Amino acid sequence: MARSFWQLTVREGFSSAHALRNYQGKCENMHGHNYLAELVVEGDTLTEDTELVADFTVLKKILREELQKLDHCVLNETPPFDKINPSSENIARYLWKCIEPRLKEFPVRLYSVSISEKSAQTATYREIKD
Ligand SMILES: Nc1nc2c(c(=O)[nH]1)N=C([C@H](O)[C@H](O)COP(=O)(O)OP(=O)(O)OP(=O)(O)O)CN2
Ligand SMILES: [Zn+2]
Repeated sequence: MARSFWQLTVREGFSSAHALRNYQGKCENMHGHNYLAELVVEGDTLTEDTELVADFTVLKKILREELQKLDHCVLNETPPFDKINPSSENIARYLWKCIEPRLKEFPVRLYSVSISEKSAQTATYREIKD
């Protein structure tokens, strides 16, 4: 039987400086990006009253609160990126780890977290539960 569900996507920007360690090329120098973070959640039930899977406003608030910790920061000096490289891959995984526990009170599962340095390049992180 087919499974039916909704996917909700919220997006929020943030601006940070970073330098990629151990990278041979211009990205080893400090530079900045106007990043776009994208959160995708899935849910298969609608609330009785508002008929929403989850409120976009609430999802955006969670995303925004986590991004505030990175916004207008030098990522290389901001934990955990003082220890791990501030690549889009690592930023996406970091945000997943921050956001997934915060979604436990909502009837949704986290599907993906993506980070775009610009529209041409995006890293997406997912965890697939067995
Ligand atoms: N897989 C990844 N690759 C790269 C990442 C990353 O996070 N994950 N990051 C970078 C740098 O952040 C770099 O700033 C990106 O470079 P960009 O501005 O895109 O410059 P390019 O020369 O690659 O592209 P242009 O569009 O020609 O300027 C690098 N790679
Ligand atoms: Zn960069």
